[in-house]
Amino acid sequence: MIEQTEATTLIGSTDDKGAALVLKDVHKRFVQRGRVSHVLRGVSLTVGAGEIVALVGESGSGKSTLARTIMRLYRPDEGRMLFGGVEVGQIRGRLLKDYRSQVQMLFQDPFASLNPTHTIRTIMAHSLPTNRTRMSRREKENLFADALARVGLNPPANFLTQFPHELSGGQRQRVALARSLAAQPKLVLADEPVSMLDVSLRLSVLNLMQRLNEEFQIGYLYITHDLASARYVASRIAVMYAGEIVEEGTADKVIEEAKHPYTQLLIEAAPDPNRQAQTAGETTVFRGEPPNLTQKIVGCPFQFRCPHVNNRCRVEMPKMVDVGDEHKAKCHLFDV
Ligand SMILES: Nc1ncnc2c1ncn2[C@@H]1O[C@H](COP(=O)(O)OP(=O)(O)OP(=O)(O)O)[C@@H](O)[C@H]1O
Repeated sequence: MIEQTEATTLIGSTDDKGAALVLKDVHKRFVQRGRVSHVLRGVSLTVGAGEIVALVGESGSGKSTLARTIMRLYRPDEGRMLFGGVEVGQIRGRLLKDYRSQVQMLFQDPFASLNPTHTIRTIMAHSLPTNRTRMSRREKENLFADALARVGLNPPANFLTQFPHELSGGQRQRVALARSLAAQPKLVLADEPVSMLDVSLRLSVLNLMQRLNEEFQIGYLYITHDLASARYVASRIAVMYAGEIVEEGTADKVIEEAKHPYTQLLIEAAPDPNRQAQTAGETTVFRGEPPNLTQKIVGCPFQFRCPHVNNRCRVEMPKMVDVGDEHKAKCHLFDV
């Protein structure tokens, strides 16, 4: 458990302690050749302990930057990040190491994230948190074998001695899941974990994530472009646009009763085999481009593409408001 310092005890509220992760108004900026990109613009999001939350949004909306900031590969410039009620946004040294052992990351390309020169056994050993590296060799062997068996890699002993290139894409993503499982994390940040797999394998990896969530109460932040898989695997969906969460709610509500015009367009633009008579001419095409993140945005960031834009949207930034039970959206249409 992360040590509680005087500063951190001041910040977490009682409510936050029931959640694995609470983000409050998190900002992240990058400076490149003198230009500032304001990539995360006040993200507030909660992942409950043992909950699967999907983060959905088009390319460039800031999903990976958010995952990397949560992982503390980046330090947030503003805002609070609470993990188990403890502020982790600015921690360093041993506290940061402890935090990182409780939060694991699953990447899109399992080949790139598994060191090709190491066997699966070594790869798994490297991901163990410091408090587990003192386990005996036999204890580790059992832990790794158990994790590999749980993700369906049998017999596990065969896989421990193999190298990543000897495995298929689906097997590599299972190894990545087993690796995260052996570290016994509280939260896994899964960044497009199935998008590089064959369609036939995607479902089995998503099912596996769900099973590990149920069995071990591991929380997941599942990052994806794909609304259908978000709905399939997650209990809640957060929709991200230009570095902000613009709609959030239970997965069914967000998909079936989408309120934000951006979410509605995302749903209309998604391929849907059940939708009647969707011909090329009728397919929704997104108008315009996302805003330039190096420029200050006045008003709603979606105003340039929104079919409902009005004068207020051009001058005033909308606030997140309740639009139903466990359902919120950041749009002036609902903030009257
Ligand atoms: N280290 C960095 N320095 C400067 N700009 C960055 C950096 N990392 C990301 N960005 C910019 O931040 C924006 C969001 O990128 P990010 O990868 O977080 O989006 P994303 O939603 O994950 O997209 P995708 O789904 O394509 O991965 C992009 O405009 C990107 O160029």
